[in-house]
Amino acid sequence: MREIKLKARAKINLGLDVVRKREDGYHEVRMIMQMINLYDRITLRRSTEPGIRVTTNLPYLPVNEDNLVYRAAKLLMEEFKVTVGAEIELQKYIPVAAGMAGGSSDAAAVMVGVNRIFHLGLTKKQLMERGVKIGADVPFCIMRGTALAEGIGEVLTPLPAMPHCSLVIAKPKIHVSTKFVYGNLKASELKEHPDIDGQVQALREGSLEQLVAKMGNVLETVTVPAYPVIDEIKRTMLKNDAMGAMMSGSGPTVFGIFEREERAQEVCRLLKKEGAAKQVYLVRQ
Ligand SMILES: C[C@@](CO)(OP(=O)(O)O)[C@H](O)COP(=O)(O)OP(=O)(O)OC[C@H]1O[C@@H](n2ccc(N)nc2=O)[C@H](O)[C@@H]1O
Ligand SMILES: Nc1ncnc2c1ncn2[C@@H]1O[C@H](COP(=O)(O)OP(=O)(O)O)[C@@H](O)[C@H]1O
Repeated sequence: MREIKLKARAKINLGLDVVRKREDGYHEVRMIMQMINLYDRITLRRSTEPGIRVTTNLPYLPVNEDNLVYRAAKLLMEEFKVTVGAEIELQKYIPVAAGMAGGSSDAAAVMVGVNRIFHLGLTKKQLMERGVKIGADVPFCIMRGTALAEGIGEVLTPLPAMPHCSLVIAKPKIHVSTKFVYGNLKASELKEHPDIDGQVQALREGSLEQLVAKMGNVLETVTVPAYPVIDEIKRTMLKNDAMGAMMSGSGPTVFGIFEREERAQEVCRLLKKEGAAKQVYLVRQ
């Protein structure tokens, strides 16, 4: 096999709580992670010329070691002393710096691909153990599906998928750095915490109503005051029949959950017309 085509899917956080700040600066979290059907496309090729070469359709993304796909390939190729080369063609569709784990998912897909194309023989669990060195969300992106994520995001318990619904994904014209958001979070002063255990139960019972009723993201306390446009998008969704609307991860992407696809389509049209969101997608779950 000389070439593999991979899909790297985005995630949303249906619930995100921070338990405490650790000594090393990282935060202990409890999150409900849901992979969604919005993806980047990656083509991975073996090449006789040694080294890693990255190309991408987004001119502002790095193609050197600063790109997570480069780091993912390097991590495995160095450990297993792969002497031939790898070419990585990355087509981005997932909004960048958006709270949707785009870079982490690209890295996860490349790890899976490198393992296959160079016959490294690593299990999923072994890939996940290595993935956390690239980013806290990478193990989940290797596992995929739906999960409770604890620790710094790498301790995963698989859960049933969220019940069928339509999702509107809306990313405003701003980029938000995860480091900035965690860096400005006052973890010990949080007044409200989302009911993550309640969401786990709702998923196990297959109740979309209960899942939505218990949604909450403590990182909104940092990102929303800094970027009021997030609240604007949430309000537009809620005024137009969204069962719930929340920021994903560190933001600024907002997702809205709709029972009826026609309403979700109308909200997409409205958000595009109003201009608050730059990238708007309708995703069926
Ligand atoms: C907030 C979340 C929610 O899923 O996602 P995004 O908004 O980035 O998509 C994650 O916790 C983000 O995970 P990820 O983006 O992989 O984080 P990393 O690259 O490992 O870390 C980026 C920076 O975020 C902070 N960080 C990250 C994870 C964590 N549990 N505690 C932290 O404090 C650290 O300051 C770190 O330097
Ligand atoms: N493959 C990649 N896709 C997107 N961003 C990347 C990638 N590799 C490195 N980056 C850098 O990582 C930053 C965060 O990207 P991203 O993973 O999209 O954010 P988030 O974790 O909020 O979902 C970007 O600003 C970008 O410069």
